[in-house]
Amino acid sequence: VHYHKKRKSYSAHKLPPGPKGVPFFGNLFQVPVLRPYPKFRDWAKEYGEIYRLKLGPQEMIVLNTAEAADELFVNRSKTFSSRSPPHVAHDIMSAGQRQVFLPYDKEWKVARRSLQSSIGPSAAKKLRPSQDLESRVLLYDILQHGDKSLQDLKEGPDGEVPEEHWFSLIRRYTTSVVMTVTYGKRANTIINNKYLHKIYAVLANFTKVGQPGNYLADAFPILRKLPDFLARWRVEARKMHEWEMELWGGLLNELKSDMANGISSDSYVGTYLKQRADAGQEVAPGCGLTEDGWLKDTLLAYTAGTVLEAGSDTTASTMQSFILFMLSHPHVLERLRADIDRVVGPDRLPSFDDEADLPYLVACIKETLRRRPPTIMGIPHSADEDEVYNGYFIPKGATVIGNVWAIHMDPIRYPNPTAFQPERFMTKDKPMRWGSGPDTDRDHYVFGWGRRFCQGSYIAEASLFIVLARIVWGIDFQAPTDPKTGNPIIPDMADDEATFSDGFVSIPYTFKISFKPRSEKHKQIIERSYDDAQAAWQVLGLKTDER
Ligand code: HEM
Repeated sequence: VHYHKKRKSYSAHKLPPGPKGVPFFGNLFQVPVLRPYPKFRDWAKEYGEIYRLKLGPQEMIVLNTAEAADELFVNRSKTFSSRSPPHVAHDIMSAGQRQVFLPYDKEWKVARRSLQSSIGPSAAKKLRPSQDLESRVLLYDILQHGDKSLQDLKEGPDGEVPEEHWFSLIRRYTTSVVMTVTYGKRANTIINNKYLHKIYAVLANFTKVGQPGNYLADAFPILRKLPDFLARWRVEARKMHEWEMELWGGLLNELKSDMANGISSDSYVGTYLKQRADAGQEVAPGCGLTEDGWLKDTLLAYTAGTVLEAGSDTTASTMQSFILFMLSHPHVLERLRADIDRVVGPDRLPSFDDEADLPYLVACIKETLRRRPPTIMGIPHSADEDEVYNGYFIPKGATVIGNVWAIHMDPIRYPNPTAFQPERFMTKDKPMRWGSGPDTDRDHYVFGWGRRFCQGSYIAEASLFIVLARIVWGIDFQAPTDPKTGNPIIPDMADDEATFSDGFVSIPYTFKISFKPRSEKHKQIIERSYDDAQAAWQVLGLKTDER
């Protein structure tokens, strides 16, 4: 009775406005599958803070202002913290276990809670020594690399980055950090690394398979009833699940056999397996939770896998974008370098303790995240109940998107939004803050909202800070010059389409650059700190680097 009453009172409200679709399919074919964010922003300009799309029978509500997204995802987070994941990519290919796509239910709560002591704010502080050592390795790798990336190193057919490309050096850093957190192991090699490149391949495949509008079975649940011989997508997705489990399950099994051989692992999965065994659940194969509420193996492997895939390319691509902005805005780089030189000097590497004295660097990182958010339309939430916002009806079950790109390009919030202007984040007479959430009053929205707020944001920011401070401090990077004009060849930052990839996660295409030490002294410090790092890895019982 209560339910009907509620619906009735809501029926007085109309659905948000939106582009007119065709019968049955709705707006399904109006959504550009490969590059949705420009169109979603155009619609935001046309319809304002909230609009509605219909993808087959699926309702999609798009929020285009920080106020609307804060109100629903933060203030009403009890209702708006679920997901309506893509059927083929999540239910079949991920066996319904990818943490980031779990609905707002018990499995998700247990998985999220289990991660908190490994990646939450206080865990992030404990990870800093590892980020310090890994960033020394990265600096050394970049120097060794020099100008090798001036050769023609082409991306693979699905955008794969060649192992020899400098992007792979950055990827090794970010992945090694999250491998250390999840499995207590480093990515200590780049070429022929068993796990490193596969993590990126799995993520790229997931974003491709999960693209809205890619599979009709995502939009039309009725098709999910088709038998396998009429549903090739299901057969394919099951194969991809096997392929993913070679990675996620392979990592888990390797750790289990280490532990069986008496090697303890001070890591998220190692600690979890030990606690689970102590509680009497040593063997718990399969999906979901045990009766007494422990993650079973597949859910555990996918939860660790979420950290590996959520923490790798997001952070790596932000570093790559940052370098692009520095190349294309030499006056910003000059000011930043002057700052770092003044605070740090030539005799030591920048450290985490320098953060309070480097507000312009923090501003440059924030401006990079604002101008080119890697998860450019966030990760869609969904509504667990009927709701009304500003007179508009939002039906239960609707997918609700926080349109990060439209918010970041809002000219009232960010005057001249397409310009790269770190100054917009400089605060006079007040200490610099990261201002990235999870609460309201924030400077940008890359890490999402509310109860689904990115759990790894503290680790991400620490990595961005230490790596970028050190690169700018020690390394000169230059774009190649055009032999005819003598001008540097830099990807066109005004042309987002030519410079950043398709896909739900939109990151820079590879670009050419050469690196050299800023001075002999910088070079020596980098080389010495690399040697020190190798010694430290040995003391910590971790693998040293092999190149
Ligand atoms: C610049 C780097 C990063 C960006 C832009 C980013 C972005 C995001 C976004 C947009 C979400 C979804 C938020 C929402 O639903 O509202 C998310 C979730 C998540 N992120 Fe990140 N992330 C980054 C780095 C990391 C790192 C380094 C880790 C791990 C150490 C991580 C772990 C996670 C996890 C576990 C979730 C799932 C939360 C859940 O569904 O409950 N992320 N991230």
